[in-house]
Amino acid sequence: MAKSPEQEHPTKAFGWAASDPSGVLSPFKFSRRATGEKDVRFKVLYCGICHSDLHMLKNEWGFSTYPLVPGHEIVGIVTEVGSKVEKLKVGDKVGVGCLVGACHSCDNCANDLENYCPKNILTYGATYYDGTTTYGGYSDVMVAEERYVVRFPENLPLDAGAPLLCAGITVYSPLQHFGFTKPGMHIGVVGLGGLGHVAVKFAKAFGVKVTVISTSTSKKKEATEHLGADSFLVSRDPDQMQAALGTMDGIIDTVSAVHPLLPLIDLLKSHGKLVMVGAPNRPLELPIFPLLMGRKIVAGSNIGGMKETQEMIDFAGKHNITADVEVVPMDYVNTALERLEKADVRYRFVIDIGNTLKAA
Ligand SMILES: NC(=O)c1ccc[n+]([C@@H]2O[C@H](COP(=O)([O-])OP(=O)(O)OC[C@H]3O[C@@H](n4cnc5c(N)ncnc54)[C@H](O)[C@@H]3O)[C@@H](O)[C@H]2O)c1
Ligand SMILES: [Zn+2]
Repeated sequence: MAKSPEQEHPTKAFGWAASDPSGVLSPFKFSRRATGEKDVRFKVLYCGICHSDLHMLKNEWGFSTYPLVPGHEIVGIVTEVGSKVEKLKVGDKVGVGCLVGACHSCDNCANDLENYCPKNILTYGATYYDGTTTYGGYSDVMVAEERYVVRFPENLPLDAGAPLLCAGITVYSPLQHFGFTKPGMHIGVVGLGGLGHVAVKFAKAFGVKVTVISTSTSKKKEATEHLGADSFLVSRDPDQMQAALGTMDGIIDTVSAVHPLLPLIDLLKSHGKLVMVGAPNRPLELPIFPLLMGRKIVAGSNIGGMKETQEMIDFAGKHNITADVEVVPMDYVNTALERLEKADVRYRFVIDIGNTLKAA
């Protein structure tokens, strides 16, 4: 008979898990593996709440397994390293994002793109090499192979830096890959949530012009005065949208729900690129004619490889880029998820695991 989550491994661990697609979390005892020779063990101090956690908790993508301990914006302090660990030592500040494994023999892995390895292993709700289930960062301790652990820049605060592990790399990678970093470019960011607000900060650090595209004016002041966006476009205002037609080189779309793409495609110049990073649970309608008429591209992008994740966080350290966070106690997590569903967060919830996760 399969072992229970509590018996699979030698080390006791404690976190919060959902037991079914209601997605409601409650305290949960499980176990972590012993620190292998290439592994890094760390005490979790903070973990961000990504909208993907919400999709997964509610099984909106159809591949969730329960019990599910979410969390893939995990930061903490190293407490033990295996004998073959080379770049990290006890006491270091580290982070783990969405990935904890991959095949390491395919073309994607050879090109530092573990994020596109067909056999990559997600930080939670996946099956690890040894057949056990992976559990995420809404928990007291984490063990991961060194390849999947990033060194956290000394100058960045751990709480506001945690969201970089997913939100940060998810927007940094397409900005780089699709060439949205060249000065003089005009980039749109759709959806000013966890991913979107960090996209504005990275794009500004690259020196491009940034327009936030939002359904309402409610975030205009913050976007332009606080986050540094150059302009703000209300997608429900036909006059504003008309005036902005054909003005953008690229758009990063972070929207978590089904929404129309035509108005966004129309904002692109010829050869412009609309890059989807938001992951709605149902297909979107893709109008073809407006693509043909300007040789435009619609693309997708999924987090980033480990080499690029380290590059991203080092870049963030250099430019002092962090997320704007609401730090909340562990027992607030269900309320935080309800608020996230209503986009009622400025702009990322981060759970204070170190101070508020109390073993039952
Ligand atoms: N591609 C990847 O690698 C990757 C990584 C992380 C997250 N994601 C996905 O990105 C999406 C966003 O994640 P997040 O954590 O930033 O979420 P979030 O909830 O913080 O932000 C989503 C934003 O979309 C806006 N929005 C929601 N419905 C909308 C609609 N119908 N029209 C316009 N705007 C709408 C919300 O107001 C909010 O500002 C999620 O689907 C998440 O799963 C993808
Ligand atoms: Zn995420």
